[in-house]
Amino acid sequence: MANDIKSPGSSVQVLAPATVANLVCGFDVLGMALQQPQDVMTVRLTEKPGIFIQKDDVYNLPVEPEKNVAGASLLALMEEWKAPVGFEVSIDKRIKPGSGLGSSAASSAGAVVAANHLLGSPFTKEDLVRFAMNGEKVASGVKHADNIAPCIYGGITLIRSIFPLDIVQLTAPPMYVTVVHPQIEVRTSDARQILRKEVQLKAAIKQWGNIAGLVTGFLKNDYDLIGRSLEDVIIEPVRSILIPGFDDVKKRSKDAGALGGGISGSGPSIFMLSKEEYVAKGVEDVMIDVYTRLGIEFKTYVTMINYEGAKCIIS
Ligand SMILES: Nc1ncnc2c1ncn2[C@@H]1O[C@H](COP(=O)(O)OP(=O)(O)O)[C@@H](O)[C@H]1O
Ligand SMILES: N[C@@H](CCOP(=O)(O)O)C(=O)O
Repeated sequence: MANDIKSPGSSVQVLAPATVANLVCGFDVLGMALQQPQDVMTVRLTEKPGIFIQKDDVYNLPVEPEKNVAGASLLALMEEWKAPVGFEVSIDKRIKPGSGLGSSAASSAGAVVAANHLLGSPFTKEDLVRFAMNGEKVASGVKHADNIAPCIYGGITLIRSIFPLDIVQLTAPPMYVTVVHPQIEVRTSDARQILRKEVQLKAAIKQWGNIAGLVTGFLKNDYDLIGRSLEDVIIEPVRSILIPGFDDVKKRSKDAGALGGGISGSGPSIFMLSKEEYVAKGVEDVMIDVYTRLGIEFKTYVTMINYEGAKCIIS
């Protein structure tokens, strides 16, 4: 519902969650928001029109509005707002760029959610997804919404189409998500370039069976069907080569009782879904063991689905 625009100098903090795109078989169409990790962004309305991105000392992200995904998303929003307006943006980046956990989407989505709040909520969630997709274009060269939509809506989303935008929110049974983020960077743009442009019909048939099975499993709370459908015969065989330890993590996590899982987004993070918390923690032990043996630095999270999406903290 639309409210009054806030006065210059007003600011708002936003928590923008990490997201797992693709959910194994649903390349560019499925995504899920996580409770952890989250970026913390502060956006302030300025007297002076324009976009002013504060420099971050950790990742050295670009401060030019058109090169920072937050700025690119705000530019799209400002084009539709039409009246002159200014935003100052600072990002406490807790989701490492190039993680496969929707770092770019969190900044894109967080920026427009905050701006919309400061402008009195004139835009719908679907509008915000549309604006934030411009940030993804900057990060990966392509507008995709499978991180942005769950980041803004929360939960699990299906992007039935991006032109025109058609977002379907899915329900799912309670599930624990275990994530390992090996501390190597895989840029989404690079991980997209290595993909083959053509798909064999045989592989496509298997893949759409799995996508339909996964969505049905979510909607029917059918854990076995979810587990059977977490299979990717098109993207994973190509991308998993970039992730040391991938096959080991996947096989041993399933042996430990996980329903299944795979590459988170374009990697290098790997996620596994479990029905029970103790299994999710056992899966974390597997991940710790694999990466400790490999001598690769890593971070792990045992978390759950975030049903709120990017949220303004009103003080
Ligand atoms: N605010 C931002 N947050 C994260 N990445 C950004 C931001 N602005 C620009 N980028 C660029 O986007 C790329 C990271 O996006 P991407 O490769 O999609 O990572 P992720 O998989 O973590 O989303 C990097 O090249 C980074 O410099
Ligand atoms: N569908 C995209 C998702 C990229 O997610 P990210 O978290 O790696 O940015 C892809 O697989 O390329």
